[in-house]
Amino acid sequence: MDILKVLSRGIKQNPKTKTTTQQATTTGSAIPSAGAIVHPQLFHDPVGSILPSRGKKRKRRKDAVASASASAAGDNEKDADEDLSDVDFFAEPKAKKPIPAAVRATEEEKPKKQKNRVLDSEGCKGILRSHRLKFTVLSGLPPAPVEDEEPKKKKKKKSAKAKEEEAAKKKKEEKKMVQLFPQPLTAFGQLKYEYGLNATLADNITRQGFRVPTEVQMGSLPLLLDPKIALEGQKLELEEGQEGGVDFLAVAPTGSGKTIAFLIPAIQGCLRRRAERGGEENVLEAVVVAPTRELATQIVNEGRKLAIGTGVRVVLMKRGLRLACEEPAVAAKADDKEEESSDEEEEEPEKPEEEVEPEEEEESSDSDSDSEKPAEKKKARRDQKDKPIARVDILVTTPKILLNFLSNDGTLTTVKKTLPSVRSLILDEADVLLDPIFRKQTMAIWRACTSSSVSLTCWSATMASNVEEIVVKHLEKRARHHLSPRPLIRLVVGLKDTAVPNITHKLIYTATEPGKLLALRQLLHPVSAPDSGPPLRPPFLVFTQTIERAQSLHDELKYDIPLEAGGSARVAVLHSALSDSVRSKIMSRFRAGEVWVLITTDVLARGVDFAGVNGVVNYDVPTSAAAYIHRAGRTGRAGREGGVAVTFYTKDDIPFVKSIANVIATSEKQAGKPATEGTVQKWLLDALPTVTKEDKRKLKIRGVESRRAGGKASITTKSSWERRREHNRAQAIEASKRRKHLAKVGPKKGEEEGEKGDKGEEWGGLDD
Ligand SMILES: Nc1ncnc2c1ncn2[C@@H]1O[C@H](COP(=O)(O)OP(=O)(O)OP(=O)(O)O)[C@@H](O)[C@H]1O
Repeated sequence: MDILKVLSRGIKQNPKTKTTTQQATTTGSAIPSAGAIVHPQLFHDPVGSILPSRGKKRKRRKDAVASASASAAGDNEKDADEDLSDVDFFAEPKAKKPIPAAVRATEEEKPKKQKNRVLDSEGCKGILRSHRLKFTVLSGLPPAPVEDEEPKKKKKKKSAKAKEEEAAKKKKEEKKMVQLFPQPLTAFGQLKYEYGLNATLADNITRQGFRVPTEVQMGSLPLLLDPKIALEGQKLELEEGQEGGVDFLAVAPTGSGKTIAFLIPAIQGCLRRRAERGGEENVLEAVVVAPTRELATQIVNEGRKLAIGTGVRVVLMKRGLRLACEEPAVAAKADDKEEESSDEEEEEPEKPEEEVEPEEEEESSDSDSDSEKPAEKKKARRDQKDKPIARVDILVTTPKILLNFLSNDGTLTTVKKTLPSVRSLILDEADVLLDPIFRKQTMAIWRACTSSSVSLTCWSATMASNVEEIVVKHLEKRARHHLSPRPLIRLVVGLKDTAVPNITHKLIYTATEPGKLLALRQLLHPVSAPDSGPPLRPPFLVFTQTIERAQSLHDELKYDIPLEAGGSARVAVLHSALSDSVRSKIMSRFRAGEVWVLITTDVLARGVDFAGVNGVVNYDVPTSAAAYIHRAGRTGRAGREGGVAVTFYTKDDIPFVKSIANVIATSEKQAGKPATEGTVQKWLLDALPTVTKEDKRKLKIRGVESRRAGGKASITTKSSWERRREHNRAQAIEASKRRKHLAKVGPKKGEEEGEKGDKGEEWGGLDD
């Protein structure tokens, strides 16, 4: 197993070697660490119709055999899969025999510079449906006629029936929402010839080995690069001079390539406006916000690979970095006040203990900002003013560190500087950035982007409807202050919110916590003898609920791997209480394949891409369905097959397992697995208790209560009886020492008999 090679993301494929699919299938090792991308697209359903040719309508034929996916990107993908090393994306088509219109319509690459070849609406529908892409306009359409006020009054007294009615109404409204069928991107080659993508950027995409666009790229790239072309013939008319086109919200499975889907338009936007300005200077055009430092660093690396040779600088926000900004934010003050006050009305954030981390401080851990004296702080600020402005086009940041810069005083409440040059704000893992944990910080950054033409794009594998509502509300508010509103378009790939379809899911019940540790050891066993086969091959990630549990699980497992196989160096732990430098070292070791088992918390649950991770173990049950989706999605990246997600649950977890079991059932349904063969049988689903909304909320914030403190907070194989015995023994030793000490020196002044007696009573004696 060559895990050393496959863990890093974006490995450049040697064009001379035939690896990938062939290797994986011939060795029978279709697992992520085998390096194979069988197919980066998750869905390619037959739609039962031959696609019509571009620009020409054709009647649907019921008996048509060709599936849209096969005819769209599929044929070319098949070729690519058969012999990736020989693919020449810019070559003339080899086939001499006439190519069916359906295939022609979606051919991978053509050297002819044929601009604006648009598919007719049936053609678009066919491809979009076969890839399960659904576009809906969430806002920005002409306002619908206002209904009478009565329903508002009724809202106050909400009975269960009223709630049901409201939900049904919402569903109805959703159905009524305007659906769009924009032009899909069926091959990366189209970007250059049809959407005017910068040639160097286009080459960088090819050079990275991306051959077939994933679904989310297929749907989003045309719309974000040139909405006019993408929306040709659609119900949505973009107003003249509406720079930035559309606001966009994408919900697509984990590992489906959302990062390059937002980076390509961001880089292209920088290049386009640079050309318009006629200068070479770097102007801060785009800000990408991500919830954790690990994810932000990864986005920077991806961005830099795409921007090679373009002159676009993708930079990670650091403490002390000076950005081009406006200060004081006179113009933004009025807006700030109004919007801030409305943010305050929103629910006060409660912090989950070790959810997606509410974030880091500075680059090096040797300076402690809290301990800095005011004079030193002033000096640091003066020094910063003297620093030159950083040359940045695309800034990637976590919310807090950018807000530290914008608020100037470390309070993170008032934005004192603005970023007027920013034209694109990108929220990666938008649902968590707009969750109460980060909401105020994210909103403050959004307010700091004062340009009237700033576009917002939100990306995640999960997006609750309340998050969409927040986006809609704030976009409408901004539109009141600025120019004409832009439409907000939502793209959903697959089923909204619910699935990780391309991996195997396992739910394992153990009655007790020590039983769980034993079960994990059984999974780990193949680590010490990598060829002993299933069930789980390294490398894999193990998720726990809290930092304390991650740490103690690490203590338990670190000597499980024999010295000859690398010993304790093969097991590592990563959580937000570690310094940035330690965290990044562990990340590098894991990517390099030196670490086989990485024990962590939800800090690595989102966004982080380790291409060759074979499995995910939810040692502690995830605290929500969304958390499950993101954790499980660390394996099976880019359509890789053979990934496994194992979830342990104990008695304490039973009340919360249903939402996870539902995700598993939906994932398997999407993957086409018959219900009878599913991981979660219907009787189990029916038997599991349904969790109330309030309990779900509590669980999301606090996790399973019993694991937060006391015996179950730490992880050990010892039974509770053994632990109690150990505890008592320790107490007995301490009490004996105390007695000896007292016998020597006598009672301390003021130490009363009663007190001693009380202390003595704490010790319950040995149980045996
Ligand atoms: N068109 C493509 N073909 C093959 N691989 C791709 C393609 N696009 C992206 N990838 C690869 O897929 C992997 C996952 O991409 P990415 O991290 O962007 O996923 P994501 O959708 O952001 O996932 P998550 O929701 O977990 O954040 C990366 O290793 C990336 O290089």
